Amino acid sequence: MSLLKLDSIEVELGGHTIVDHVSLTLERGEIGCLLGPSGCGKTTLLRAIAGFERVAGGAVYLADQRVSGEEVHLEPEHREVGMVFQDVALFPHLTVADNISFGLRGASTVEKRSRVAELLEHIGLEGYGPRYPHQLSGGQQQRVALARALAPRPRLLLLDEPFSSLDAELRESLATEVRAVLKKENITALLVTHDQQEAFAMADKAGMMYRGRLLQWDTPYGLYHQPSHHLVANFIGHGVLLRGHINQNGCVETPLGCLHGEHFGSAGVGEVVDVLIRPDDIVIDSAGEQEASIVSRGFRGSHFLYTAELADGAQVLCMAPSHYQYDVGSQIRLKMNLDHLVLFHAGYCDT
Ligand SMILES: Nc1ncnc2c1ncn2[C@@H]1O[C@H](COP(=O)(O)OP(=O)(O)OP(=O)(O)O)[C@@H](O)[C@H]1O
Repeated sequence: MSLLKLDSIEVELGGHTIVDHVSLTLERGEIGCLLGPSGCGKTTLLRAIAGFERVAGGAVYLADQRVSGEEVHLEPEHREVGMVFQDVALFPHLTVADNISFGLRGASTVEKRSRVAELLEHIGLEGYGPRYPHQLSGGQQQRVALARALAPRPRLLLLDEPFSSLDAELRESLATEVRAVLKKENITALLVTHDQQEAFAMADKAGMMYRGRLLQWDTPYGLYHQPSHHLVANFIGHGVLLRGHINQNGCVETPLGCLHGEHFGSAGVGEVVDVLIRPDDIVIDSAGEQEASIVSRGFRGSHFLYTAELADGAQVLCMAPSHYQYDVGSQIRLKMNLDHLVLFHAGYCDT
């Protein structure tokens, strides 16, 4: 049984369709992430799941209960859905323990104490119960906000860019920690983020939204390696789309040579296609068949990300460990290291 199921939901605001026939499911205990450019409808989708927006079509199910849909709208306070937002709003005049137990109205003092102690342990802040929010770092405050949302054991937790006010390094470690906490609590969660690394670190399932539509809902691996839409291919990770055509042998002729491999996508023999080439699909190798010249390089710590120009002027991205340095203008040779081919019909213009 899915814990969360969206069945072709639509949300309209100010006369515009903001969420456009979105369907997805999350099984109990799964963590989902929504990526997508600013303004594509991610927050509106979360608000519709929480019950703050009504759906104009489709239905939202929580553990098989229809909570939004035609003639049905369960109010947010009855959905048992927790939310954590970007701006931590801990109560400044309450201790950490009181902040966490705030949502446990109706529980006995003993129950509250035990739940607070359990959550403080899960978030790695044992002993911090008597402190006040201003005595905590940003990352610690965000973990307390998470514990507060988890305290009443919501059926579903929605997180809207919860780490975006933190610096990049802290964000990634916190994402991993939060995933561990959610797994310990067996909580189903849906996270909105701008940060792909964060999504990859946290998600069991991930999706990309664009202009209100969910273009793909998949594992993070699938989203990266088998994007089903060229916009997903462009948005997730680095890469270029190279023009080519499929010859009689099923091989794709491109400026990088004839590329073999299992095809993903619906293109057939004779068709003009765009092939997704990721930087990790290409190796700089003096024994490689393709000549190219370096046109730019970006230092990424452990590696350089190079842009290389092929003989016909097409450009590709490739990576090399940072102890191998090539200057701009260097002539290099490239070898393909492709496991499969992701193909799109060429000349798309419709999204
Ligand atoms: N109450 C409203 N009335 C009319 N339009 C709205 C309303 N709320 C949001 N919108 C519009 O809906 C679109 C989607 O907004 P939303 O906040 O869901 O996007 P988002 O993907 O979360 O963006 P971001 O990543 O920038 O937070 C935007 O174009 C926004 O201007």
